[in-house]
Amino acid sequence: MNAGDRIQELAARLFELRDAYYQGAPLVADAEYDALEDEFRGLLAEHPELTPADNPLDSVGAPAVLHAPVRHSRPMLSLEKANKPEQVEAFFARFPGQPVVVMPKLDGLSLALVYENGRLARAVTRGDGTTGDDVTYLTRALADGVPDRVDAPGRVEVRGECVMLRSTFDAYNKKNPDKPLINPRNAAAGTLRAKDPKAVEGRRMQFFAFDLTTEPESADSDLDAGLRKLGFSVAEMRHCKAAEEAQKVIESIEEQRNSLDYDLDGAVLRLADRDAFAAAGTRSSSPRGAIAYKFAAEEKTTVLADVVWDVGKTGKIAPVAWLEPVFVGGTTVTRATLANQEVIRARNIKIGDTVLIRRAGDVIPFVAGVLDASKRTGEEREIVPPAECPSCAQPLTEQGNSRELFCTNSACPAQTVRRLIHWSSRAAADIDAIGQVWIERLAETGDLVNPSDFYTLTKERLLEFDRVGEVSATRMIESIDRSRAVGLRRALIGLAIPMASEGTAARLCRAGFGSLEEVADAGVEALVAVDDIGAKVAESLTQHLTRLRPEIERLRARGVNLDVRDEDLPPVVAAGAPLEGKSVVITGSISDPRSGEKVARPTFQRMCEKAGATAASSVSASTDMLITGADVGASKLTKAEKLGVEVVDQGEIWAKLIAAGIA
Ligand SMILES: NC(=O)c1ccc[n+]([C@@H]2O[C@H](COP(=O)([O-])OP(=O)(O)OC[C@H]3O[C@@H](n4cnc5c(N)ncnc54)[C@H](O)[C@@H]3O)[C@@H](O)[C@H]2O)c1
Ligand SMILES: [Zn+2]
Repeated sequence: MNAGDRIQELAARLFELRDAYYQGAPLVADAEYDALEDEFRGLLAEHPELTPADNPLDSVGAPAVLHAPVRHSRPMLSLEKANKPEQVEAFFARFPGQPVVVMPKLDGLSLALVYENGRLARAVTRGDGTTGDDVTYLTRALADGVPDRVDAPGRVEVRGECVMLRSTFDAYNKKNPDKPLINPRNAAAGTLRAKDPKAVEGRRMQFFAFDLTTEPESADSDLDAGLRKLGFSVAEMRHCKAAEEAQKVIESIEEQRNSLDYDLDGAVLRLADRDAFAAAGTRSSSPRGAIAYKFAAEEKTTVLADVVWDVGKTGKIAPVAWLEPVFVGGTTVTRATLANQEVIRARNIKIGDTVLIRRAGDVIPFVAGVLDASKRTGEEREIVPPAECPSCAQPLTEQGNSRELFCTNSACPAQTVRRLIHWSSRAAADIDAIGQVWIERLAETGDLVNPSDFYTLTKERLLEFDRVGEVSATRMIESIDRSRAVGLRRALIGLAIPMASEGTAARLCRAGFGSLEEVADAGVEALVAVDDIGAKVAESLTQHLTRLRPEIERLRARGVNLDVRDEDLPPVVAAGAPLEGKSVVITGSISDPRSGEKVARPTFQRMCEKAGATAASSVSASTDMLITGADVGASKLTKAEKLGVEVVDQGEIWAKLIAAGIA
């Protein structure tokens, strides 16, 4: 195909994809759209004379359709994209001496909030950049971070991104398995532009501001300060004077990406001074005073090759998607979860479909749905849940609204292996010298059925197996021996009691239970009395520990420690302990000044707790001090500074811990 034809073809396709996307029903993942746009841009650069009269790159968004259209006071534009450090340098070079703010590029719905004489007059979507939809009603009803009043005269326009937080999105989908949202961005767009307010009830949104204009002009020309003064939430803006510094901030934003509660698809660089930004002017579809640095995609499409039903340690039979390998969220993904049969039904997923894979945050890759059902060829197959357990062929039971499938045969071989693997895992007994494959073999031969069977294995028995020599047999036995010290908390985790989490185990220890037997004997009433342990968890604990009684006795008889360990108890704090009553946050990498050796964060935290501190994971207004190790992330420091939290180097704390005999 010649360049001219390809350009025509791409232009048409880009218009089609954009239309669908801005209607809230994308046909492809963003990464695929971006690839087409890049190709198009590349071709136009080579053949500027072939630029079509109707150029998709000249337009922004898509026409407003649903509500009363509102014309913007000045266009709401797109952003020029960058993905190389040279482009960041070029940006700084264009504006010598100008301070730049670097901030996350949130992935939601762009909104303009107009205030007249201090009152919110309307909220408008970007639309096609010139005219947007009036979404004031739903914005007022659903968006947090949109004050009704601001303390400023005249006309104030605040632009920003309205997002659905990941936590809200997950909770919503859990609660509504029959009408799942595909991703937080679509959720945000679909919610505020909904025709029927009833249909979107309870979908909370969060607004983060990134742009401000005031008439008459306000004294504050710094964007960040101006927005905060008016009471808006702002995704953290870092002021940078040079490209190198900005590049570091971009990297730190990308690193933080997994731990944030919102989706972001890049970082935005923008002139920090509002007047300078305005003076820089605009191109056809983007301002000159800002660029967007794009990160790797967290969503991609690929083909669902097959679905395999996997038996878990609690007997739950869950559908696992086998995928054509796809690079998403920084790794190649070949497997993803499909949750349960209700989710499959609600998302109308079939084998052979091109599906959207989402790998965002710390969650396991997930099949979010089918974007473009018109791609179907008719060869696709229904996903049929198994009628019996794929491992033991026993009939299954269905539980709950999402109709999860369970094999209730406690002798089920697949469950047995999963439970053994779980017992040996790091969070539980940590039998690190025996890998999965060995556990499977030993389960097949009947040597291992229950966790307690690990403790009857002998070196002689292991040596009877092919490919086990003296050295590895000794290592395996030593590893098993060490795991006898497991203790109450980790034994509880290792027994894989349905609904009981790692947190449950920790809470029981801290609440004063001294042994696994004590927990088993406590009864539901005593268990629900523990903070944060609900009735369902208490019932599950009681029921399963009663069932496991003989196993608990065997573990004891074989020398396994099931008593609470000192490290799982609340620390005993002496009066006058050096950090008494302090709320601390620990950041950076910690090492013992005496040996120079690295110390694990939890170990150091434990010492601080013994010294009377309570530790939190993030800096807030109630934090007393931020204890910093080496290589501290800039974001925590800025936050501490802003909140007036004392920043203390680890050296100072070590000195106190050593003096108090704690370290
Ligand atoms: N999947 C598809 O079919 C499809 C189609 C079209 C577009 N898209 C996606 O949409 C995006 C392109 O849209 P675009 O070029 O109109 O704009 P953009 O969304 O990439 O960039 C501009 C927008 O960024 C947002 N933004 C977030 N944080 C910001 C901040 N701190 N400062 C300034 N703006 C901020 C604003 O809403 C602004 O409108 C791409 O991610 C593209 O992949 C996808
Ligand atoms: Zn089974």
